[in-house]
Amino acid sequence: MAAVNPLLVVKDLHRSFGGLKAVDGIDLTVMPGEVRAIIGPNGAGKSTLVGLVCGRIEPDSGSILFDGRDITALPAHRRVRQGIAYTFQITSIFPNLTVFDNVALPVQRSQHHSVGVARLRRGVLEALERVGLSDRLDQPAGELAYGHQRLLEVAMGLSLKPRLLILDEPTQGLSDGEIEGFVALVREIARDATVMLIEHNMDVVMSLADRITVLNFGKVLAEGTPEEIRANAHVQAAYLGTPDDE
Ligand SMILES: Nc1ncnc2c1ncn2[C@@H]1O[C@H](COP(=O)(O)OP(=O)(O)OP(=O)(O)O)[C@@H](O)[C@H]1O
Repeated sequence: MAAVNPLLVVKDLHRSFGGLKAVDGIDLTVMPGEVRAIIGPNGAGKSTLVGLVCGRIEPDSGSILFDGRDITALPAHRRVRQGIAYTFQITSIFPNLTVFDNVALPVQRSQHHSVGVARLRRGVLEALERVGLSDRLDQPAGELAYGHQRLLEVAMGLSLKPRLLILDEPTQGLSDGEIEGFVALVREIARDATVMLIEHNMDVVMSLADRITVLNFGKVLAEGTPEEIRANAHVQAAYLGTPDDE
């Protein structure tokens, strides 16, 4: 059997803000098809790490390989073309544009050449169908309920047909019912994409992740399966707390 190559390799990555080492020598390998959760206390460096991976933040040193190719110096829009899509922690929709146009925009932006109208429409509809918003095409995005706005963001990412979809705190502000639907959606997405998930909701992490990377003070504190992470005493001390803690 042929060996499977990693989709993403991060090597000894560093990034400081002033004197603060937000990412302090992180190594990370993500295999294709994996759902990788990135967890850790507030300020641990999770958002900085994914910002470095998608190219919104420049590293001080270290390297990032995507599908075997060194992308460390590649600007963010070129990484999108390579297949890295990122949905923001903070809502990034355009409230005055329709649901359809919100998804059409990133597709158009990501292309070298203009996309044919029929193909564009097909791609947008497909992404909106996957998240369950295809009955709201003409509605201004700002009129959607909050949970639907978050789904719209996922559709914006999906429309780019990413090989790596990075979701930064996607369930923040969602109701329990919406979270359940979201978990099912990520499972469906993970059938043909690799997912990196920054998430504070431990139930979501434990039920979705194949592997979990725990960050603390800009370093990898632990990495393993949900079972391994749950059982890890260092992780419990730094982050998880006792099972009944709220
Ligand atoms: N642009 C910036 N300028 C200055 N400091 C920053 C900047 N971005 C991040 N930091 C600092 O770097 C550290 C890591 O931040 P980061 O947002 O990566 O953590 P996080 O693990 O994502 O936290 P949270 O769970 O709160 O989102 C924090 O101390 C943060 O204040």
